[in-house]
Amino acid sequence: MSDLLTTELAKHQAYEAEKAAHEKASMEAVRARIDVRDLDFHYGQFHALKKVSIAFPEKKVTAIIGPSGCGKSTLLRVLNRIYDLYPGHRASGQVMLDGDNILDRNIDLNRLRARVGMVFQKPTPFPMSIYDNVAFALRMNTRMSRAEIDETVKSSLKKAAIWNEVKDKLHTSGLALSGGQQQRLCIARTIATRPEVILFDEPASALDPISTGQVEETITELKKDFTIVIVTHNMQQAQRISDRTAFMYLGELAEYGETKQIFENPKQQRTRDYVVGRFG
Ligand SMILES: Nc1ncnc2c1ncn2[C@@H]1O[C@H](COP(=O)(O)OP(=O)(O)OP(=O)(O)O)[C@@H](O)[C@H]1O
Repeated sequence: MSDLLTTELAKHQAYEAEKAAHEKASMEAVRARIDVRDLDFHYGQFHALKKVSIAFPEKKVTAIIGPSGCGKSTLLRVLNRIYDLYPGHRASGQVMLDGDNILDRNIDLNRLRARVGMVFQKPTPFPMSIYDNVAFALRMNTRMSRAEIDETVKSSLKKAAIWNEVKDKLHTSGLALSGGQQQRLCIARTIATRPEVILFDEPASALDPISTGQVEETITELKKDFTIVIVTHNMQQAQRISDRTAFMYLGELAEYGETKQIFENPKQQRTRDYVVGRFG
């Protein structure tokens, strides 16, 4: 090999090492709000998540992407133990939320689900008024006065970017809203109880492009106050709204990094193939 080539190769290796160190440092610099360690998940005999370890940073948006059936929703559903509602579904490993392992048997599930809220794929407003949709959980879980509930309903609807559209019809049915408005109402309902983390499972996949844009803007606003994890099939959406992206494949975490790096310079060929749409 010529001297010139050797020098160029050494320079390139030094550059790559420095870049990797920088990426690692920036990943570690942000505090993890949820730290998943060696998570395994089974549906009966089926091993759906295999030794997944991933830290979700505080007040950032993390997108989970990957082909159908790779375990994205399963991972999300572990984070607030929704799977507990079904017999035969079991998780092992650790999921640390502020020092508590939420997989512990004696964890208070109501409290956990207040700390880790979830917004589903299809909007699921309760069959009651817009106001009551948001006030319901406050009446159930807090001792707020009427005035405090009024104020929290208003601030939650504002944060979910739907206040201007509903402020004059708070006592009409939530079911009479459009799909996009219903989804933002569900976001308002979720944030009213001040969770630390909000999980979004394909929150815009049932919505038209305008409503999708509004929900994306809302999510971007919400990361000022909340840690957000979103499952999405939409690669453009992941790039628009997330800070970090996790690529899952066959129940494993295949690659995780800054969103820009995952989309522009993935380390693995499989990630590259997926993000450019060679398979799905
Ligand atoms: N209730 C269940 N019982 C048995 N197996 C299940 C159950 N739910 C999911 N699975 C299996 O677990 C694996 C992961 O499913 P999961 O829904 O997490 O995938 P996903 O990546 O979210 O898929 P999609 O993108 O299609 O929503 C799949 O093989 C799926 O068939």
